[in-house]
Amino acid sequence: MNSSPKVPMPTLERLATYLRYLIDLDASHVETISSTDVERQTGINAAQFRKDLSYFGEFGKPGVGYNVSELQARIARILKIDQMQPVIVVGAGNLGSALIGYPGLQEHKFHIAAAFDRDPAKIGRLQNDLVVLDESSLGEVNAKIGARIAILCVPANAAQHVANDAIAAGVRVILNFAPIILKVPERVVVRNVSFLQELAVLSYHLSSEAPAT
Ligand SMILES: NC(=O)c1ccc[n+]([C@@H]2O[C@H](COP(=O)([O-])OP(=O)(O)OC[C@H]3O[C@@H](n4cnc5c(N)ncnc54)[C@H](O)[C@@H]3O)[C@@H](O)[C@H]2O)c1
Repeated sequence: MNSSPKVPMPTLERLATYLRYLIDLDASHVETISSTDVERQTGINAAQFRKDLSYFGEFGKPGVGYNVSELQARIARILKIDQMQPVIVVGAGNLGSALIGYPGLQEHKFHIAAAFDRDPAKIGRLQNDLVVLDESSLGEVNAKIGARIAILCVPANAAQHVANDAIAAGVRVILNFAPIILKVPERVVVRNVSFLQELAVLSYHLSSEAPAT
């Protein structure tokens, strides 16, 4: 990824949380905030917030706080979501279709530029202004789009093959919904999303075996 290699992943995850909060504040015309405000609203410790920002230089003014729109713009730049990012979706089934129709992606500057499937019944179908394309054309299509982000919504047994195609087509980061660990070159970053894993962890907290907190 382009961010400095010494920036820990949890810091990047928290930056995305700060950004969501700042976008809401900006929309409510709040001009300045303190790190204590951030702690109150996000639940992330004020010292942690300052440490997360310190990876990227100087922010805020002592005794004044942080200018909301400036901080929002800087974090968006750090996360490379200050301008529209083209994204490709592979697999236009239940999950892929839901993502294609999800307006929140566009609001966060992720533009689904193309969707692919390999099922002849889906190829050529219109979904939310996008015509689903044949997966075999992914390389050719992405040469024009230049997407570096792919969202994989295919079954586990298709995911590695699809990931290989996407990487060969210039994709550098993959959001993978398939329940499989992908093998990718070191330069490629994969984030796995597993609803079932999240539910299993939550379910553990219901069990009588979980220590009381
Ligand atoms: N639906 C959910 O709520 C959910 C939740 C968590 C994880 N997942 C995972 O996400 C993935 C997608 O789930 P889903 O429910 O959308 O499945 P789905 O069967 O509805 O859709 C999968 C799509 O992938 C397409 N596909 C298969 N092989 C392909 C290939 N080689 N190239 C391009 N497209 C191909 C299929 O034609 C189909 O349209 C699965 O791996 C699933 O385990 C789904």
